[in-house]
Amino acid sequence: MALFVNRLTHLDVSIWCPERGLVGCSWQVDVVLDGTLGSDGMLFDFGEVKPWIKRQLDGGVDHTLLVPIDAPGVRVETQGDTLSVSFETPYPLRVSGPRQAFSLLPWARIDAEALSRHLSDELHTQRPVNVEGIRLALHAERTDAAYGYSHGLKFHAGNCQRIAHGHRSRLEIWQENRRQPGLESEWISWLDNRYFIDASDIVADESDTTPSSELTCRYTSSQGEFSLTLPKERCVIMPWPTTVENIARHLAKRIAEKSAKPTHVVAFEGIDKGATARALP
Ligand SMILES: Nc1nc2c(c(=O)[nH]1)N=C([C@H](O)[C@H](O)COP(=O)(O)OP(=O)(O)OP(=O)(O)O)CN2
Repeated sequence: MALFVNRLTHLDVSIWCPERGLVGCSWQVDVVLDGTLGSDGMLFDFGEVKPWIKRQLDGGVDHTLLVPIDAPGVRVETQGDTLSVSFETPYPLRVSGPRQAFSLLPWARIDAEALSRHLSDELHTQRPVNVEGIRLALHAERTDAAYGYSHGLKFHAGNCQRIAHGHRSRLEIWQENRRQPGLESEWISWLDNRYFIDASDIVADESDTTPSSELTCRYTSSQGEFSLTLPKERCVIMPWPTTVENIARHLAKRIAEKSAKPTHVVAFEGIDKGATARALP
């Protein structure tokens, strides 16, 4: 007997990819449970399956940076509750923050299938009595009109304050009451796998060793101190916190200015939610 729940929740993470660098990902989570029926005729009450799995994922990998510790050029250092991770390929990036902002995985690369198996195994060890097997499947949204980005929101009370979590997000650009597929693919390919940064979080390196081609952003929020250094050319600098509302208005303004046309932007944050904004040239 098997029980399934599709679209149980979403995972929003950043991963380090040896070819693409920091990549924002959003996955829809589907679950299948194998087991035997209890005397109530149920394998596991849907009302309990959903919060149980969501709680495990929210308290684990969700909103973390997934680090493939066996990838070339990856170094991890621990100091108390703080983790510092540096990457070399395809560009240098250094990030530090509280331990729970990272998921260290014993692989040379992160992929959705291996992660699904890993999460299924973790859940398996804590399964309820009549559940014999748990299979998680992670799916990216089926669309080409999406880009990955990473960011951190220092004012967020929850896990979105983590400096390197990300999303894979659709983007619609409307002008003269029509979608603009050409503009959409141009902006999507420019935005893909960039780091969105709030200008007020940028700091000068005290040691003065940061080459001018790099940026450091640093802040303290309720979970602790966060810091990230990466090449300037990988960043999108905004004059506000990088919420999806601000991303929508920032993009609407830039696209309207560049194309000299009134512009309406529909910006998603991960799957199924987002913000819209309009701007005049
Ligand atoms: N109005 C806004 N609220 C939030 C924003 C935002 O930009 N505008 N952003 C965030 C975070 O960036 C966060 O990454 C969003 O995560 P989300 O998955 O939506 O948060 P939850 O884990 O609470 O939701 P799930 O149902 O588990 O996916 C937060 N808020």
